[in-house]
Amino acid sequence: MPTVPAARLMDGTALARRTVEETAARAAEITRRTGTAPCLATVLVGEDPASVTYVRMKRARCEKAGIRSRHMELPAATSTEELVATLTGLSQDSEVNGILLQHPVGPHIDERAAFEAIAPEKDVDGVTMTSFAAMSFGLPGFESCTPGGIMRLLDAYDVNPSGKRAVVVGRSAILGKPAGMLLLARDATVTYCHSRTTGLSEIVAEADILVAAVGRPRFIRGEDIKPGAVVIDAGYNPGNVGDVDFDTAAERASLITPVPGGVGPMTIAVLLAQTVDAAERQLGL
Ligand SMILES: NC(=O)C1=CN([C@@H]2O[C@H](COP(=O)(O)OP(=O)(O)OC[C@H]3O[C@@H](n4cnc5c(N)ncnc54)[C@H](OP(=O)(O)O)[C@@H]3O)[C@@H](O)[C@H]2O)C=CC1
Ligand SMILES: Nc1nc(=O)c2c([nH]1)NC[C@@H]1CN(c3ccc(C(=O)N[C@@H](CCC(=O)O)C(=O)O)cc3)C=[N+]21
Repeated sequence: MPTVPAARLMDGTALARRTVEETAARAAEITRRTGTAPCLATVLVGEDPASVTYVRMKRARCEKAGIRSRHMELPAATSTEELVATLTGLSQDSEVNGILLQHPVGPHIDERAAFEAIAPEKDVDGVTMTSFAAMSFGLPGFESCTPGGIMRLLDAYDVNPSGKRAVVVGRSAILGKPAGMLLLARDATVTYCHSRTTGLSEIVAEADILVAAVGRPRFIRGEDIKPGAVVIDAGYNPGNVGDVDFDTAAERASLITPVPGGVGPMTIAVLLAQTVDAAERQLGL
């Protein structure tokens, strides 16, 4: 038996490094011209350990790129009104260029109302309805960071979505749904799957481009993947395990993202790039 050629890896760590280097150069130029570095406000509600870690990673990456971060920690018991007031204040604060509200906030908070309190010109995480509409219509605006990172990975590996069958498993507001809209804006034929989908395996088997955004470790198996497909694993589960069963999927895919080292680093790279975009626009540079 000849050995099946293994899929080529889509190296998110390397692409993110290049993206962050470009961003850092732009941030340095802003600092040189205005005397002040771009600033990202990060807002964390409660003490969920995973969220604490993600926000710490994002702030550390900002610092390395020459972007200031202003961190606000609110108690888990914060009300929707208090969170909205905090975000409205940051939206009006001329020292703040971008705002990140770490998802998820507690179940007693109206997360949509909180996201909508972020001024669209500071929505560098791409979570507002305004940003979603821009993504859906293929208009300029801030992209949801993980979907934006996925599109940059596809571009870097010369995967043109036009005319391809794209299947997105997951439809969350910050990941699955905008990922499908960005693929549609680039002329893919998009199918969404979710927890009520029947016949998932048959749908996954049609995908030329598969985006897994489910939140279940190794949920997508290699046997369901069309030979030659491009497999994007956006999952990030405890133990650094993706939503795709990497070893079996890599036997079939032509290109595949590893976890870690695929989509995750790109998410943060897009956040930083969009923070500098926001600062440039606000300063008229
Ligand atoms: N790398 C990164 O930067 C990021 C990674 N992630 C990771 O991506 C994954 C998804 O995150 P997120 O979108 O926030 O998660 P959510 O829990 O918000 O959404 C999960 C989605 O998967 C769907 N789903 C659940 N079970 C099934 C099933 N059995 N079959 C098909 N679909 C199913 C749900 O369907 P329904 O809508 O019907 O409930 C829902 O749309 C997680 O592993 C998360 O850690 C998330 C954000 C950023
Ligand atoms: N409003 C909001 N926006 C988000 O973008 C957002 C969020 N809420 N809530 C939680 C998820 C999770 N998330 C990750 C970011 C980077 C990595 C990442 O860089 N992972 C590295 C590994 C890092 C490590 O573990 O050391 C990798 O995959 O290689 C993972 C996950 C963003 N999220």
